[in-house]
Amino acid sequence: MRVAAVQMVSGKDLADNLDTASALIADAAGQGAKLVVLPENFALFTGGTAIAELAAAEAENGRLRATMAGWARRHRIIVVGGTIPLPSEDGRVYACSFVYSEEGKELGCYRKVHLFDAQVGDGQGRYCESDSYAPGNSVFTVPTSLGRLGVAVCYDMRFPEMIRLMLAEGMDILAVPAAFTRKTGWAHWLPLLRARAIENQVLVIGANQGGVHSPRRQTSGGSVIIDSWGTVLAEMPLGKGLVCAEANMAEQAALRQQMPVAEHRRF
Ligand SMILES: O=C(O)CNC(=O)[C@H](CS)NC(=O)CCC(=O)C(=O)O
Repeated sequence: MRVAAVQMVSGKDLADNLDTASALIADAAGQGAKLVVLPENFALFTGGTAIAELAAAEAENGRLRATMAGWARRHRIIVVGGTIPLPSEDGRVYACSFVYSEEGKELGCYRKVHLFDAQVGDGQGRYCESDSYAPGNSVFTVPTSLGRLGVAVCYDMRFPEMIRLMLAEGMDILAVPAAFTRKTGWAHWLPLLRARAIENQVLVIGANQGGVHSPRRQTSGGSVIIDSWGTVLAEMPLGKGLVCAEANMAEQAALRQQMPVAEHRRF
């Protein structure tokens, strides 16, 4: 089965970002992909109040969700909708990752759990995602026509205990929408994702932002598809584009039989 990750350099222009996502999803479907993952904040990448405004509008009119459902239905492809903001109860927003079936049905939503409040020494002071985002509180996996799909977002990748909980739910495929910083991403993105693929014996699809979003904000790109053996099946550098690869789920099932790490866990 073919799967794909969309990489973007999203900016402040919503219509522009949606056009890019739409074209790249059409490409993915044209290349035979049955599942496509969008990056974190694909629709709007900006600091400040615009995110809260988008969240309020989305709660009101559901336009982004309808758009994503339409992409899925039109192209008969499972869509992992990166993240979009929706209002939380405390005035902040949740980073929500909606999943759509190939019929355009909303299968569920993951809310980013680990928020990026960190200093990475890239000259930008401190990232403080929790100023504007509220954390989700549970892991998310959902059955799809291709297997059980789990979603974790960006900074979540540094918390392998969370991915283990998803494995315990029977996860076969891990989708990772992200917006890794240039500095941390170049050092950590690929090894983190390969480790999660190897230790959990899952197909990992990492869709990252990759470029210069503003004078102060650069992301690391390197969107990637990694099989359950840890082999990098497809990878791209910076810029907007698509990675697409053929994943062999029978091989994954055989590997899990031959080396049943999930059963060998003692902690
Ligand atoms: O704020 C936005 O517009 C979009 N969201 C992000 O960029 C998020 C929160 S600041 N980025 C990360 O989680 C990076 C994690 C990371 O880079 C690491 O773990 O090293």
